[in-house]
Amino acid sequence: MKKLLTIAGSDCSGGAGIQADLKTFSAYGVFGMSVIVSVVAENTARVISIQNITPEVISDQIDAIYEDIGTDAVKIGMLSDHECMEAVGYKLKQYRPKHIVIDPVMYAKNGSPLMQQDAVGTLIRDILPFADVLTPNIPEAERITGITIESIHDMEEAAKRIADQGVRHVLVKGGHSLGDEATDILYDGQQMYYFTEKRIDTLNTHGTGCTYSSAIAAGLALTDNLHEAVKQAKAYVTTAIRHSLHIGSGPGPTHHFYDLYQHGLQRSDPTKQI
Ligand SMILES: Nc1ncnc2c1ncn2[C@@H]1O[C@H](COP(=O)(O)OP(=O)(O)OP(=O)(O)O)[C@@H](O)[C@H]1O
Ligand SMILES: Cc1ncc(CO)c(N)n1
Repeated sequence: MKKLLTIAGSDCSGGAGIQADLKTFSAYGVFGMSVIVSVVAENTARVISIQNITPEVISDQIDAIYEDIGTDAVKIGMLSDHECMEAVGYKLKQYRPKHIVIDPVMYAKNGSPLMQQDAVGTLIRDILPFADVLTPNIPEAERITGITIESIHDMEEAAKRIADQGVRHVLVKGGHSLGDEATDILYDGQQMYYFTEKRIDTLNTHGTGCTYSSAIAAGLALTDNLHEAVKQAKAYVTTAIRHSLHIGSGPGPTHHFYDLYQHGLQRSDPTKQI
């Protein structure tokens, strides 16, 4: 049984964060564990408050995992401030887990900030170097690089600049772009690879990024192959968006039914050469 850990924030409304990650792990049939970094009082429409867990308790949770069970892959999501980042970075250095997928969460789908504005430097310096793959959406890639992204070419440029900062694989997600297709670009420092699906006409995309990065982590643990993991995860997240729920007054959540992973695998190949 593959063992997956998510280090992230808790979304009490169940669509994103730790909750989306654990649902994804279950659908993949792997064993899910969680280190909670922040408790976020949020729903589809707004973020009401954020309570960060103390660095000591974040560290204790990570110790609890590694002194006992260990992991086959780790997904890292919301890290809201310098202290959380430093605590997580310190433990990653200590335990050096295999397969680290980092989703550099900065905002919720409804636009609410989830990371302190001035923490981006710490994120780049202390956290990004641990990523085997980093999965920024367009606003996050803009924030990390300082460039404006309006085209596939701009996404490629952002991927290159992030790779130049020492990130091994960068997957710039196109969920926030306009157009008929949702294309994500994977860059390995040498070549670009494209993962494309038809854009689904829905507002219910709360938690898509969390779902995608967790699916990639689970796929890495299962296959040891990043391209295969991204291909399967793209099929998984697309199916989860197709079945997303129109609940709440803001962007509704993706839905993870129990055989979604198998269901996603039967879909056509999302890999496309542009
Ligand atoms: N309407 C859509 N139809 C199809 N695929 C989509 C749609 N919206 C997003 N995606 C895909 O979902 C995945 C997640 O990308 P997205 O850019 O939405 O992440 P995100 O903004 O980090 O999500 P969140 O912050 O809500 O967790 C990507 O593969 C993206 O292409
Ligand atoms: C806790 C948490 N993590 C990530 C996101 C991004 O979707 C969110 N809305 N909430």
